[in-house]
Amino acid sequence: MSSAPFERLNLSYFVAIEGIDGSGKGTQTAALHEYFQQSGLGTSSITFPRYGETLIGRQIGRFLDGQFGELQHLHPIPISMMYAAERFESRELIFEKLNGSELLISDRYVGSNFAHQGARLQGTERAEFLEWIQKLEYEVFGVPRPNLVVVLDLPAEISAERVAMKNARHYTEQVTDLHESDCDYLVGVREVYLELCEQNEAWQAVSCLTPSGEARSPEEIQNELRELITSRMNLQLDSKA
Ligand SMILES: Nc1ncnc2c1ncn2[C@@H]1O[C@H](COP(=O)(O)OP(=O)(O)O)[C@@H](O)[C@H]1O
Ligand SMILES: Cc1cn([C@H]2C[C@H](O)[C@@H](COP(=O)(O)OP(=O)(O)O)O2)c(=O)[nH]c1=O
Repeated sequence: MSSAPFERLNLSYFVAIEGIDGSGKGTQTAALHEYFQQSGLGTSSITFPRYGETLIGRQIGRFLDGQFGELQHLHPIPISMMYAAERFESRELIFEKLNGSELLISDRYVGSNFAHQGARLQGTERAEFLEWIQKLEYEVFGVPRPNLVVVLDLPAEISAERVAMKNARHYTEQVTDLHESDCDYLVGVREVYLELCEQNEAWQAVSCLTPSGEARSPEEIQNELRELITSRMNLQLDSKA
């Protein structure tokens, strides 16, 4: 029974791809979408923030461009509310995609608020923040919970090199945005992501490095992600794609 204006009608599977900036989320999401679609599974994807596509996304772009001030002067609560409100603005679209496909892959989702904003608080304040943001997003704003959250795990120093290789972003003319330019902060974000993977069964870390510290190729990581999602969904795919 549900009186919610949006609900999940079928048993679509919802995967969120998380990780610090430059960890490969965009690359892997696009490849997963193509692979599962070609394997015959109705697949959709979405990316957060949606920047120019939403009213709130434009303000997120201004925040990341530094137009609202330095990161240390901005408390994570109002910042996280901007991101949460953007997902609320996108709720109809998220449900449309979930109901219209068998698999939805989101490049960043609520987990980005947990890790990127939670990393700026410590101890009890962080624990209370994590509890608050999950209530705000899943209960008050009513966005759906993912079935699986995959964290692409990469040390912050390597991610900084990869961010520098990214194409120019339309919301900032700077090479790095407000979050990306602070390496110590990204070290903390990575730690929160890894803690969340240890604490939650639905969260799974996938290392972007080999055990000896070499970079794994995008294809190797892609194969691990395909296997992970296929086994979690209990799928028997004809894997010619
Ligand atoms: N496994 C990998 N090894 C080396 N470079 C990679 C790998 N995965 C992605 N990249 C490159 O790193 C940069 C950031 O990747 P991207 O997918 O945009 O990350 P994100 O979406 O997490 O910010 C891009 O230039 C991409 O081509
Ligand atoms: C979606 C989301 C992102 N973020 C942060 C993570 C990133 O540092 C930043 C922007 O996302 P990002 O994926 O880095 O955008 P782009 O690849 O175009 O630079 O916003 C949050 O703090 N909370 C959220 O809910």
